[in-house]
Amino acid sequence: MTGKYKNLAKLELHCHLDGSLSLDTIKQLADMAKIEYPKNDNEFKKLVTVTKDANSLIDYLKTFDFIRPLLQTKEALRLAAYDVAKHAALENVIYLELRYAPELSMDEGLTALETLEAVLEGLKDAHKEFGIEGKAIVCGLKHTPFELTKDIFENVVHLADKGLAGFDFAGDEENNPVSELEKAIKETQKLGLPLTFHAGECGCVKNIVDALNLGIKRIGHGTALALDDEAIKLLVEKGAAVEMCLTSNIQTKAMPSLEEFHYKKLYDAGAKITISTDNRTVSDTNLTKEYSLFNKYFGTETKDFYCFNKNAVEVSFTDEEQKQRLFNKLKKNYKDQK
Ligand SMILES: O=c1[nH]cnc2c1ncn2[C@@H]1O[C@H](CO)[C@@H](O)[C@H]1O
Ligand SMILES: [Zn+2]
Repeated sequence: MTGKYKNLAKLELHCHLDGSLSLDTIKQLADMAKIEYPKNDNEFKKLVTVTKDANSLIDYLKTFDFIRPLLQTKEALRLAAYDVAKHAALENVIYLELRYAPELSMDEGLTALETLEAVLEGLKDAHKEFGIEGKAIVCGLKHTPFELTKDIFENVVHLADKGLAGFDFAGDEENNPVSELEKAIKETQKLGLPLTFHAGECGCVKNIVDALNLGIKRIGHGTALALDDEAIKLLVEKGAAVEMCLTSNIQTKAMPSLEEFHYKKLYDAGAKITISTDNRTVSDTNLTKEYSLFNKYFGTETKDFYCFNKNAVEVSFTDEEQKQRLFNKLKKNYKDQK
């Protein structure tokens, strides 16, 4: 079954660059930055993968600490983006929106613009070699003062026609509810690019409802929708999509178990489901594994995956021409499955 899902054409809308580097590339970047790492492969993997005793999103986010100093040069960012897009392409991801927070790569003097240019170069490299179409999403962090985030967003927004797809807010949700980020969200929306938003990872359905009411059309995770049928109704009414990331949600304890996921509720309500990994390395997953989990726990069939990928095309942050191309690629690939 896994092989079958590997060959299915897929889109991935929610994938963090810093959480998705392959182990070989992490070693390469650590060598370049002259940073020590365990020579034992098991020990090394433990360092960059979330531990089983993580109890919350905040615990999960600590796993990113090792990566930060490795992504401080243009060369490293370019290699990193290439690496993630390459591994996505190898499991037939045909379109990837790769997100990252420039402020985490500005410790040694890079500007936000330089970080994005490097990431876009890496995506181009992967496109040339593997055909994968990639765009970048620039994240602000919820726990960072918005003046800094705003400055970053304003400095990169002109790359909209060069591969910048849109913006996102990631990071600590528990201490930074949407109600307190309203001004930041509105100011970001004024910049004219689409916005996706991490919401509902901390049992906080209000964050999802507030985000939807602010006009946000893509909700990262949306896990707390499980708690509230009215919120699911609102999501559907607004025509918004959820970027579901099962493995990550178990690790952050956003959801107690896969059995308790609200998949059927979303499905029956006609919600626009899309499937992503969140963080391939931190979560020790890939998109093929995520599809297998959907099939195993919820009975998701190939025709449903086709539908979820068409949803992803529809809500992707790209133009009509690219959307049409992606629809055609999907159609051909899913026809070939029969
Ligand atoms: O599931 C998540 N929820 C919230 N923030 C996240 C998640 N995964 C990663 N990041 C945060 O986004 C930053 C930029 O890529 C990462 O460094 C991490 O802090
Ligand atoms: Zn995320």
